[in-house]
Amino acid sequence: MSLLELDGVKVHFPVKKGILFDRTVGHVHAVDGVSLKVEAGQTYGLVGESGCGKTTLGRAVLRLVDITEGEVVLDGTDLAKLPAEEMRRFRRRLQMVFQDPLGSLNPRQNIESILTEGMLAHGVGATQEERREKIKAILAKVGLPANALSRYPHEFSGGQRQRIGIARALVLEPDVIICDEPVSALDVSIQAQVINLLEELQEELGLTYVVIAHDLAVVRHISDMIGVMYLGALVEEAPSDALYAEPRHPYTKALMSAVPVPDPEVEDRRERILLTGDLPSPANPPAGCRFHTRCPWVQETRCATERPELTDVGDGHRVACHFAAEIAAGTLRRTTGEVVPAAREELVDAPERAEDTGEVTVPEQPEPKDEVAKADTKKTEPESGEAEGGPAEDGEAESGEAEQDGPEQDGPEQDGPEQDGPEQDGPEQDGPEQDEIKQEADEKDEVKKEAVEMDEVKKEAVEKAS
Ligand SMILES: Nc1ncnc2c1ncn2[C@@H]1O[C@H](COP(=O)(O)OP(=O)(O)OP(=O)(O)O)[C@@H](O)[C@H]1O
Repeated sequence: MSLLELDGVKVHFPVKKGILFDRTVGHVHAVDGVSLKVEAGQTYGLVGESGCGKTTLGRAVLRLVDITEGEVVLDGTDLAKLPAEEMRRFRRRLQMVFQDPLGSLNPRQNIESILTEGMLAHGVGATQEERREKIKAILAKVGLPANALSRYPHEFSGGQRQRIGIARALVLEPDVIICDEPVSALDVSIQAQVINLLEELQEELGLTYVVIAHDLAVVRHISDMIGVMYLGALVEEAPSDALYAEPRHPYTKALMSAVPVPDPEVEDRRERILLTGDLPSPANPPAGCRFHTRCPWVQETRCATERPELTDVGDGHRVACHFAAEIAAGTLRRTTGEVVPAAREELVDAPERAEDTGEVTVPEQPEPKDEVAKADTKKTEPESGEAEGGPAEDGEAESGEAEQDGPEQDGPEQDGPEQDGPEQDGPEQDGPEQDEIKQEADEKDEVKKEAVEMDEVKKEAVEKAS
């Protein structure tokens, strides 16, 4: 028998309406018939998109929410039917590590007080001294100094606070720890440390974990068995490696297709299955297969009318899909959804990036135009073509546009960052056309000067006459 067994667990939250009479007008089917087994000393990873019921299922195991239907059997005892008082005693054996380490620690209590609270409630440790020694030993195990005892949660970093959360669970010597998104609130650099710590503690203390996460990489790393949830139910369950090697349910396939692969060759071939539509409301879940409204392989028969059972397809791999075998064999065509190369976004971005790297010589164009405008002269040939930013300006371009548009312009000399430098505005770039423009401008200046001088001469003459 497994250490923890869930059988047909349902958690339906009533939807109430009205102020005086509080009528129940419906139910949110947050968890809708989950059966799974967690073996002692192993880790069960629970994944699925936000709102699929992962947290509610974890809380149901601890009886932090009422279980509508089903059994939660810990070591042979059905917790779902235990009277509240007895359940309190069992709760020591089931602990939870929460996603938000700061929010789950009382800011007004120091660490010793936080860790002692649970020990007192469950009668762990005969004296304060004994409890303090135990806490110190656990703090050392989770990598915190003994002087942490007198400090407060805000004095610690996010990763350290999560270690305190883990210590709080450990001091009660639980059999099973439910870790609800244990690293998703932490910096990426800290996440691996906390995951490694959980693994070390499991090895040392023989702990059993249920790890709830939306991050497939986190779950894969730490889990022996993985369950994929969709809209309150498991759609697939398999040993970690098998699930990642060959996902069988269309939803799992779509989830996995979104995960980048470190091997560049595989990554180049990777295709992304894009699901259409949002997660349906758990207050009004679709009939038949819950996933059929978004399934790329949805069929006219069965999918919309018949709810598929989680069925063993061999080696402990269970799938809830009427057509899993046909999909795996490749005999069933996709009917909806879109499959795109994972690199498509990059392809779409390519022209922009080409400009950024200077392959398209856009940035160089406005500057000569401005000069032309300032010089107030008629626009010359380069304005209409790429020649403006290219070697056509280097004085040899008078032989014609054909040369200006030639392959030389696309050569590596033009693509380098040198083109963006101030050298381009220097006199070396001025071709004969530019010289003509300058000459004309100079001539105009001369004319203006002469006109001003003439005005002054005239003024003097008028003054003398008067
Ligand atoms: N106390 C409650 N009353 C009514 N509905 C609830 C309650 N708690 C959760 N729900 C609903 O149950 C569904 C499942 O919620 P749950 O938090 O378990 O999902 P989740 O997969 O853990 O998502 P997340 O990763 O965002 O926490 C959601 O639609 C949620 O709105």
